[in-house]
Parts: sequence; C-alpha cells; structure tokens
Amino acid sequence: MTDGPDEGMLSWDESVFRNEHVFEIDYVPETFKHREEQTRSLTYALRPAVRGSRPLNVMVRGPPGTGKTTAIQKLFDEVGAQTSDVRTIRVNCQVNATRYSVFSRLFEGTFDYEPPSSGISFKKLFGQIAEKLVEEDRVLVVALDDVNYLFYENEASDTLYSLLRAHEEYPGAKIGVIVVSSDPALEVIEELDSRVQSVFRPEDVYFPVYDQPEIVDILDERVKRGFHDGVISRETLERVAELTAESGDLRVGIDLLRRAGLNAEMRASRTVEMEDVEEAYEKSKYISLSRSLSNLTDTERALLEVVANNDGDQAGDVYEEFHERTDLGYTRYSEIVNKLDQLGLIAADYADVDGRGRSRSLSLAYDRDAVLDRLE
Ligand SMILES: Nc1ncnc2c1ncn2[C@@H]1O[C@H](COP(=O)(O)OP(=O)(O)OP(=O)(O)O)[C@@H](O)[C@H]1O
Repeated sequence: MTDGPDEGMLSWDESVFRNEHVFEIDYVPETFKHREEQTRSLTYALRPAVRGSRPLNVMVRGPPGTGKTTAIQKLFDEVGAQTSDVRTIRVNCQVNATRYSVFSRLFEGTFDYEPPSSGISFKKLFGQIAEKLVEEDRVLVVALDDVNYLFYENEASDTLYSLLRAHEEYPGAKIGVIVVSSDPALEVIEELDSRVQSVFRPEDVYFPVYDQPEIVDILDERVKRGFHDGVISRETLERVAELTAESGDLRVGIDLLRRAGLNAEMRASRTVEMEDVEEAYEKSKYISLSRSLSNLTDTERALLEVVANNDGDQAGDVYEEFHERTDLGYTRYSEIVNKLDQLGLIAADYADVDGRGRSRSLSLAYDRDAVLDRLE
C-alpha cells in the first residue's frame, strides 16, 4: 500500500473479497473441521454399501446449521469417488414433503429425467426405481434431509415403510436410509407407526452446536479464502463468532461475514470493522426466520400474518379471522398451527381463559416487524 491520500479507501475496481462465493449458501467447504466423530460414524454405517450389501440405516439429529447436510454431501461425494455401484440421492423434504414427491425425486436421481408430468401411480413409480436398482445390481442410499417436514405433513411413516420394506416386494433391492432431523422437539422414532418402528432401528449420529472457539476456527477458514489478507482482525472475527454462538446456527456467521464485507465496501473501506459487523447482525440474525418462511405455502403465510396481527390472542379468535381470509376449516387450521409451532415460528401455549376452560394462545416467536417485512 502507498502513503497516498487514498490509503485505506477502496476504488471502484477494488474489493475486500478475494472470493465472495465462499459466503454463499450453496458453497461446499473444502475443509470440514470439528465433525470427525460424526463423519466416522456415517462412514461406518455406509461401508457395507461399498461392498455391495445393504448399509445400516442412520438417524442424524442436531439443531439447524450444525453441518448435517454438509456431512452427507461430503460422504456421498466420497462414496461416488470409490465406486459407481452405489447410487446416493439426497432428498430435501422441505421441498419434497410427501411420499409421492420423495419418490419422484428418487426417480429423477435414478433415471436422470423427471417422471412423466401426466402422473403415474405410486406403485409404478416405485416399481421402476426398484427394478432398475435390481437390474443394475446397485445399492441405493437415500438421505431424507429435513425429514421433519415429512412428519408435519403426516407422510413420514408411509415413506419410510416403503423404503425399508422394498426388498420384500422387489427381491434383490438394497436400500439404506439416512434420516436427518433438525427439530429438537421431534422424537423421530416414537412418532412413527409401530409397523415402521419394528423395522427401523437406525444408528444414531448427533451433531451438537459448535462452541465459540470452534466457530472461530471454521469461520477463519472462510475468511482466508473469502477475504483479502488483513481485511478482518482476529478481534472482529471473535465478535462474529460470539454473535453466531447466540443462535448456534453457523449460517448466521457466514452471512454476517458477507454482509459485513459489503458494509465495509459501502464505506469504501479496505477493512471490516466492528461497526460493519454490528450493522450486519441486524439482518443476519433473521437468517433462519427467512429460511423457514421461504418454504411456507400461501395459506401458512396467511395464518402467520393473522397471528402477527393478533399476537397473543386465543386460537379460537385467530381461527375466525383465518377462516374469513382463506375459507379453510378448523381441522386444516389446527394442522397449520401445529406446523408453525414445530417450525419455531409461533408459540402455541395452553392457558386458562376465564370461564372458558383451557385454550391455546398463539404468539409470534420473532419480532413482529421482522416477520411482516419478510412476508411481503
Ligand atoms: N464444520 C464445518 N466447516 C465448514 N463449514 C461448515 C461446517 N459446518 C457447517 N458448515 C457450513 O454451515 C452452513 C450450514 O451447514 P449445513 O447446511 O450442513 O447444516 P445443517 O445442520 O444441515 O442445517 P439444517 O438442519 O438447518 O438443514 C453451510 O453453509 C455449511 O457449509
């Protein structure tokens, strides 16, 4: 750097970023620190598949942003590099929340094209996938990522039952299942039908939240790849880690770094300072809120908006307004209330109401304006 008058100031063609892409949501990190034990357990469960046998089923649990999806992606990449005799398919259940839609994804992963849009029966869809497996003598490993969404739609038992009993209907079909859940309130196994429970005895792999020193360690790697040298001080990075640890979701930290970098550029500064981080946090702290909202249907969004406008009201009163807006009945209403509650968007608490016995009151789990802004 020179001692000229512009020292410390960015010009138009300069950037604090060496590679902004490392802060994007779909970026798969080169290194995956502090998950050695979990990676070992997953590898152990999948090892039989590489030898041509049915792998162990696995249940992966842990709060949001603790590396579950990344671990599976890395594992599948590794299996793919070892052998072509194993087909690995990850299904995002936030998007594919019914048995039919999960199997459509499996069809696509098997044949490299989508099932006919005119629609075929579930039995046919399943039959074609299984027959292809047997014909190719391949093992299929299915990861049901964010499986909690299958539970919200009451589709989990049927989906798992079909996958786990496939070899009975299609002899020779070898399928292993990894279910991934980020809902701490969901006791995955207990909530499955007993017919599924009797065949599903998965290995347990738990992903705890990262502690602050671990977060510093992981984010430091991104900083090195993403920012030019000297852009962010250790002290500022530690503040980022401290804010990230408040939610436990590593996505907050990654988003914080990116936004703080953009804020620094906005000030035409070559360095990211505390003020850039604090300002960025006002947005980054809502990243999990934005993520949950982006997957809601129109009626679910409508209900959330009604709750936002009647924060703390009784479920019965909220229903009336919801019904007026959507014309939907009480059963559907209750299902959506439960889903929003399980997603941590609202809290549905029982309370005594004068003279009316016990009733649920619905309140928002986030700041009202933050929710309404993001629903627009
Ligand atoms: N150990 C790690 N090293 C580097 N990056 C990581 C690590 N763990 C998580 N990440 C990053 O954090 C983000 C969230 O991770 P990931 O999607 O794997 O979490 P998750 O547990 O599957 O979350 P959710 O339950 O919400 O789906 C991703 O951008 C991922 O790259």
